[in-house]
Amino acid sequence: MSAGAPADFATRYRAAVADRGRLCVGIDPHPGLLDAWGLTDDVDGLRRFADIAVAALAPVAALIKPQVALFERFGSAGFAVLEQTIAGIGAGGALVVADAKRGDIGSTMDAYASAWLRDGSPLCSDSVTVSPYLGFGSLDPAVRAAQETGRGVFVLARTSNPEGAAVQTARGERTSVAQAIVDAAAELNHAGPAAVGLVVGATRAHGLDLEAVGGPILAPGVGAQGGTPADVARIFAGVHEWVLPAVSREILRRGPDHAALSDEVARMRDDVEAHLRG
Ligand SMILES: O=C(O)c1cc(=O)[nH]c(=O)n1[C@@H]1O[C@H](COP(=O)(O)O)[C@@H](O)[C@H]1O
Repeated sequence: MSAGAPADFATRYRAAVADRGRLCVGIDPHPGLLDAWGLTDDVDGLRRFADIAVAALAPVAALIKPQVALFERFGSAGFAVLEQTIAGIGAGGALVVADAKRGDIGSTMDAYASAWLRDGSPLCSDSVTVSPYLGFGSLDPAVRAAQETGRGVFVLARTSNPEGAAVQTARGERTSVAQAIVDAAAELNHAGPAAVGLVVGATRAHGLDLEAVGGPILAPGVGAQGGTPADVARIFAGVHEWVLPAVSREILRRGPDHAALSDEVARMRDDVEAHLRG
């Protein structure tokens, strides 16, 4: 690394989970959760939800993943809350995964990269989820921005939802679509700063060879979608070093009590760590 260059995202990720344990907690302000927390389904309720979640979660979780869609539904006012949420997570010491699932032709991808990964943008986050289904190469501007800034992209490979299988398990001449995405990510991480993570759901066996990836593997689907820490340990055997279970509703439903939320993060993290070490 040249003097003054930022640490790459994989290095920052490893430091974060060494400090706080392997767990990514989602901030997903669903209408039903706002209601359960006694909040109104409007921008005022969203702001309160986000403030409580950030105060309770950011000091304890290694990574926090705000779900952009659930802020976006309130338009510009929702984005203003998201900007504050991103800043608050960073101030609490957690890394931000903006769950925006962006993907477009390269020239437009450049604008998404500026929005989510470049200094000076109010939405700038430590990492962002991206979709490779316009072609892995279409993600180049985001990969470049991440490499240059010490930030990261999480590329959807094998998602947790059942509908993903039709496209993701389709086979080309040599390998499946999802495995080709994994291989492209691994190649980038070994050729330059390790800025590329993957998304592989924790809801079923993935059938992928993940050993060469060299970057974090976000594993959503634990809790509300049925995945357990024991499933994570089994499904991601051989890559425990990189797997990052992600949980949203299962933790958020403990709110709005601050202590109940942070205690649940600690409980789930310890459960995950026990299974991954065992
Ligand atoms: O990229 C993601 O985070 C993601 C990918 C995936 O394959 N499945 C998946 O559930 N997610 C997201 O992870 C979160 C899961 O929420 P819970 O099911 O409440 O834990 C949601 O914000 C989803 O959008």
